[in-house]
Amino acid sequence: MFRSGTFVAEHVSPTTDDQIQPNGVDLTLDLVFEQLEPGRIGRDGKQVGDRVARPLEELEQKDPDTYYLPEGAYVARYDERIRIPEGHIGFVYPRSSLMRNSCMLNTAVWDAGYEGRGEGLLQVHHDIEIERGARIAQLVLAEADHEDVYDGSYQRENL
Ligand SMILES: O=c1ccn([C@H]2C[C@H](O)[C@@H](COP(=O)(O)OP(=O)(O)OP(=O)(O)O)O2)c(=O)[nH]1
Repeated sequence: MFRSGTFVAEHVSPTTDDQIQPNGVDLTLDLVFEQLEPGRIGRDGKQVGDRVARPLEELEQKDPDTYYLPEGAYVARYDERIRIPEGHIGFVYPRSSLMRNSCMLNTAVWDAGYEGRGEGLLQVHHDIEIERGARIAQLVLAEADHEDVYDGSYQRENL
């Protein structure tokens, strides 16, 4: 069973009332990164390639707190600290307005016991402006059986 937005909000901080949706909690954009170097996925390990934070727009006539993103693939970091409670699994979906603007957020599984400020793959198929702090995604939680809790390399990332 998927939990209510009010339940999800107990595991996401900070949250304001307008982030709480019927079935989940909206996540906001903190930083956008561009990958510079190749990563590696091996049989026994992995490495995330070097990346650089994309500068916020600095042109005088434009809003200095806005990302102006040309077509491409970026890594977006969410501003909220997320904790996936035991007995649950998390999924993040893009905000539909992002998708309707020809952009997409690709995501993976959020494991029971994980805590941190996570990231998603922001695919920009048409230039877009995204303000820092704008809502871009939604976290939902479903009840799930598991034996262990998350103890991987991303535990407590970006806290
Ligand atoms: O879109 C997502 C999906 C998951 N996570 C977080 C929560 C998840 O619990 C953690 C680890 O994900 P995963 O288990 O897929 O990572 P891995 O590549 O297998 O690395 P490790 O074995 O170190 O966990 O990353 C994100 O930040 N973004």
